[in-house]
Amino acid sequence: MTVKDILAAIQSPDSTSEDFAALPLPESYRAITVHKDETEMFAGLATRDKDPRKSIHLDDVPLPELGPGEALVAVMASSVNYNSVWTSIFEPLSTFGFLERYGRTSELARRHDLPYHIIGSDLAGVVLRTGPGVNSWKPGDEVVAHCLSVELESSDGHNDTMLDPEQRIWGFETNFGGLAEIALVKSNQLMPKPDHLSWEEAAAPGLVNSTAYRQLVSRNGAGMKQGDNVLIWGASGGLGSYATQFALAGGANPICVVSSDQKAEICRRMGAEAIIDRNAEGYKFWKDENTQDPREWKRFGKRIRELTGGEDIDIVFEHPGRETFGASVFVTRKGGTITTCASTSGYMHQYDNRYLWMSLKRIIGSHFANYREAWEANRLIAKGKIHPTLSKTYALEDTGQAAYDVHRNLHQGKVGVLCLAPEEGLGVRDHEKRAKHIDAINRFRNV
Ligand SMILES: C/C=C/C(=O)SCCNC(=O)CCNC(=O)[C@H](O)C(C)(C)COP(=O)(O)OP(=O)(O)OC[C@H]1O[C@@H](n2cnc3c(N)ncnc32)[C@H](O)[C@@H]1OP(=O)(O)O
Ligand SMILES: NC(=O)C1=CN([C@@H]2O[C@H](COP(=O)(O)OP(=O)(O)OC[C@H]3O[C@@H](n4cnc5c(N)ncnc54)[C@H](OP(=O)(O)O)[C@@H]3O)[C@@H](O)[C@H]2O)C=CC1
Repeated sequence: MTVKDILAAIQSPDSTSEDFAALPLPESYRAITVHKDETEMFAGLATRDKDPRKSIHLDDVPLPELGPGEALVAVMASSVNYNSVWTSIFEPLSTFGFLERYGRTSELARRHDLPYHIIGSDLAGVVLRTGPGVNSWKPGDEVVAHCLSVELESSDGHNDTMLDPEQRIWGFETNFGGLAEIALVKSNQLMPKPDHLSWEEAAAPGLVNSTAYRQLVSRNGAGMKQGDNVLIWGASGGLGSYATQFALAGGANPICVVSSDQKAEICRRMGAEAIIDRNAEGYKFWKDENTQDPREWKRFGKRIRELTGGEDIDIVFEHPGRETFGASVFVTRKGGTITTCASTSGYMHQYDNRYLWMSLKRIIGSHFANYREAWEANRLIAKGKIHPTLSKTYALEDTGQAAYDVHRNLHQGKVGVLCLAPEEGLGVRDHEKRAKHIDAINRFRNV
């Protein structure tokens, strides 16, 4: 039995759940990995010069044992997230430390502590097997998976599953991720695949869409409301392309920051009007490595006021981190919110705290999304209210190049990876719904 037989079953319109359940599973499958004995390979290099193409491998790996409450999924497509870039350059930490720590927690978790890490935190595919105790999903179900892995044995996470002390991001802090032909997930990561999307389109939003939903929309994040001025850094990027859609769909006013004409045009196509090209306008928030330039914060704030008719920002959607955080705090209005989920340009932030406390602003830390938020975010995709922002897909063997493009900011929106899917465009079940949204679905393609 090989993965080819699995693909044949997925592509046959006559396959039943029983057929999938009866399919013998292969002993091994192809997966994108990083290797534990290579974690020092970039020592001494600047972050920018660490090349994912050198550290990312395509290996044949043994199929992991299936545990209670888990599912093995045939992955038709996945996507590249920035967490896979971090894994591949071993920053800020090697992810093997996460796997070792997880491995120490239980007999079953020990499976994850291996000399290779199968990465990837998104998938669209078909359930192959479910473990004991799984009743809601069965072989043959077409699914996407969100990337929240929790144990829920502590009451700390019972209100908000992101607060579980054993909270992990699947495919980053666990093994057996989505950039592979088969993935292992906890069954409560599974959600119905939006039926009007192809495999690669369905795999694209998951991680970033859920993150943007919690960070911007949810009461656990900024709790955006109609009319809010929302400053969105990287508005055509992975997170930003969903934050921009949430702002527009929720009646807010996105002020989109991008770094090229082409990206500004994409934001316009999404329906945004207030756009700042940070490159063309040449903002330099740092005079040197240690000193910021408040005059540049003011110039940036003035530009925002020009675009809003004199208003300041209610919510900043932050993720670039060190480079922009001082400016983000400054341009926020009295009582406004800076919500942050990352620090791409550096995690030691510096800002003038007088502007925070004197103007009663709040900084909110946000990370991925709880079970319910991930479900709600996927529901909006399934209803065609929010659309995938897939620009390009790569073959599984070219994942290193795809991660390199994301690392060097050469991509637009989201970058997809075909795993078992032999070509793009497969897996669409509801053609009528798709036709209604086709322009929005294709907005980011080939730009
Ligand atoms: C969905 C997608 C998401 C993304 O893309 S996010 C971007 C990618 N992710 C990242 O860049 C994050 C990577 N992760 C990290 O950098 C690290 O993961 C953290 C900095 C988040 C945490 O570091 P750690 O080493 O895991 O934890 P510690 O807190 O630095 O050290 C643990 C030790 O510190 C003790 N400790 C914790 N809190 C306290 C306290 N309040 N007072 C005293 N001690 C404390 C603990 O007990 C433990 O101790 P003991 O080492 O002895 O076991
Ligand atoms: N905590 C969480 O749950 C999550 C965290 N993340 C983290 O968020 C970050 C962004 O992820 P994602 O959106 O997918 O990545 P992308 O690279 O797709 O998009 C980020 C965008 O941010 C802009 N940007 C990058 N660097 C800077 C800078 N120095 N100053 C201003 N703008 C900058 C760029 O847009 P432009 O050049 O057009 O300005 C870029 O396109 C990553 O660090 C990732 O690890 C992501 C998802 C979830």
